[in-house]
Amino acid sequence: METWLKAARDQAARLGEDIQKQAILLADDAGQKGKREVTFRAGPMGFELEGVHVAFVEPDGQAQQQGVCPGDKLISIAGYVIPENPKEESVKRWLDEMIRPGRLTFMTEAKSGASSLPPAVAFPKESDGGESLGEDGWQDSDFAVPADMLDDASSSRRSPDLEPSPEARLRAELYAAKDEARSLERELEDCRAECHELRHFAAEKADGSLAATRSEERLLRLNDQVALQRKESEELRKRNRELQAQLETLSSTCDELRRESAQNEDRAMEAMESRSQVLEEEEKAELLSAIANDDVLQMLAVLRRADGNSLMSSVGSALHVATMYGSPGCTKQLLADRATIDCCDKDGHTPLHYAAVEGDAEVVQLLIDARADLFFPTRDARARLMGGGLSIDMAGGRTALHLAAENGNPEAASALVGACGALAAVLDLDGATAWDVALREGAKNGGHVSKSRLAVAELLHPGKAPPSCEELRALAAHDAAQRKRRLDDLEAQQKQQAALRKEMRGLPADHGYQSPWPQLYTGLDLRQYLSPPLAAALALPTAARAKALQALCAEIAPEVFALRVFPEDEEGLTARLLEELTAIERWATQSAWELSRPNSMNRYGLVLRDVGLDFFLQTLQAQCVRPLASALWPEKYRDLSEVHGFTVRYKEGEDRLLETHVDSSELTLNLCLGGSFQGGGVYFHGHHGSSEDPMETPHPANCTRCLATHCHQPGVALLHDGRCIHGAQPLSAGERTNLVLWCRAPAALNSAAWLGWRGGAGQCPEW
Ligand SMILES: O=C(O)CCC(=O)C(=O)O
Ligand SMILES: [Fe+2]
Repeated sequence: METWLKAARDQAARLGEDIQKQAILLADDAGQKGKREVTFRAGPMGFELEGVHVAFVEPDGQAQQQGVCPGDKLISIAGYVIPENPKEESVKRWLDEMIRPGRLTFMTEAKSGASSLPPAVAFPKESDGGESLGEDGWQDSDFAVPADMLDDASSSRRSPDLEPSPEARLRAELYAAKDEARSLERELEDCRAECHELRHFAAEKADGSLAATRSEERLLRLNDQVALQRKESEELRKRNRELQAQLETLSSTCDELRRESAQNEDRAMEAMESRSQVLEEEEKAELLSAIANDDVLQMLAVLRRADGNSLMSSVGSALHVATMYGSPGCTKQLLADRATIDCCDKDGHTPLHYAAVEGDAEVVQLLIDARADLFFPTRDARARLMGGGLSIDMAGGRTALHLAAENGNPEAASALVGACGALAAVLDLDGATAWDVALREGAKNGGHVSKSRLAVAELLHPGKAPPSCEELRALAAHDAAQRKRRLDDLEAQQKQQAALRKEMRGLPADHGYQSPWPQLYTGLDLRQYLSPPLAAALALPTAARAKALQALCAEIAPEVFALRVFPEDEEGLTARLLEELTAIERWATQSAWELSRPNSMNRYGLVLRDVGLDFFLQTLQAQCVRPLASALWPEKYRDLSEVHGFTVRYKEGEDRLLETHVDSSELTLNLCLGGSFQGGGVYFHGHHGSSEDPMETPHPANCTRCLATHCHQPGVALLHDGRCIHGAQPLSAGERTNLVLWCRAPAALNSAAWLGWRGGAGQCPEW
């Protein structure tokens, strides 16, 4: 069978070759009879088919250039005959698949029909399915025969007596297989492309999901890290808080230690100062006692240990003391030791002046012999006693002779005129000679001129009759009035100069002082520090305000009120103000900045204006004192614009008490700033009107005149009429600082006139 098949195949192959040759010959022959072969290069062919007929020829396309015309019939593609009625897509596909350059065979329609020749080979017919297949699996129409073998192509393409040759069959089989292979290849290609796309897509997906997984993992890791860091930062924060708390404790301990050390330093300084003061005081007392007893050896012993002049600086030199005590032995020794003869003490007195006052003729003579200046004049001076309440004016321009006459010392006067007779004619600043002074001074207190003064007068002008006592008194009063005018002018001038000097000097802040609380000097809203009930009452409209303020004040004695102004608060205004004052005082000591004393009675504390606290002072006066004054005394104080603000401090070693007095004010606000203390209450006797109250000094422990005593508390103030008689009891322990505002109308009476007006002696501090 195989041999048969092989033989059949071989025969078929030979037959096929023959047919092919024959077909080519026939085709060539047919070409000359209306067939046309056109070769197409790559690119558009330039025609469109409808079925197998050319429907449209593109102008200038390949087809037109080669003479293809609409209506031409395509009969073969690359030498393969197109079967009858092929599917249009198949023809198109065959055309597409033709390898270029490729040959197409067209038949001009006019020449088509019977004359058309079959091409050398035929395409297999496009099959619609298997139903029309013949026995051998091929349809008859699958095969074409060369056209010249047919009489009429339209009648049948297949000659009835021509069986499809085995060669044609094989060829057809081959082409069918090729065709299928091609379509399979295309499918494969499509599959491959799809596969590629899918793979790509899958890769992308995989990449995406990998990236997503990685991001997720990273996210988780980051979350873990964040949680860890959060935990760590929470711990750090906690630790930080702990450290902060520790730091705060440490810094407050530090502050306390610093405060303590500053206090200790202050205390140590004070102790040293007071120790050296004690030593000085002891030496001074020893020197004074030696000179008073005219104990020359003892005096020399002390002077060998210490500088006598500096010891005696408060009273003058050692020679001043020796002449004051009338000690000839010591005077002689000091003169022999070349003591300065004409030196002045703080009041402008020389040793000769004192000798003349004391009247020791021997001492006066020693000084005359030592060539003391006999013409050295005194100067106008005002001595203030009793806290400034009492003043004594002393005439300037007086020589030692005037002083000997004034004090009725005939021996001293005799020694002086004996030394220089011209002294008798010298006039003092009142225009009085020593003779005038001897008589007028003697008469001025209402009594008779003493014998000793008369003796001096007689010595100076023998036989000259003195004027009557009344005349002398009038002359003395005239002298005193002149002197007072001179001294008032001098005092006013000195005050003015002192104020100017202060102004020119500037404030501590101009000299490097840095306040811990600068707003205190510039822009403090006082209301936010006031005790809430007071702040609320002050905020009310005028009519309601007076009542509310009255309700907050306790009248502890007539015209003496107590009220809480600031809360008792460690961070509050009073405590901070106290801190500020301490800082200023410390700075002043370190910078040798002179702080003036608050008034002529209190020695410790400071004047607010001097340190730049004017603003605070005015605010307190305007926002607190004025509304309170008009609520408590609606008619009394119309003008309180002149204000003296100062602080006073009491403690052991400084001022411990304040003697009974009236203030140099019409209205006083006395606010306790703080400190820790015992005792030191303020007592009130009653109003200035009672002239029977002698302002007994010292204030008796069991005083029957006291109407009330106020115990100070930080933040609580007293508001009282300045002319109420009052004083501060001794502090028994600790330290107390108060802020005092003296308010009065401008040019109100000065303190002496104050006292004069209440008709008696007593104390009144000056400012
Ligand atoms: O509180 C003080 O120490 C001074 C009392 C006083 O003199 C006053 O209130 O005017
Ligand atoms: Fe007072």
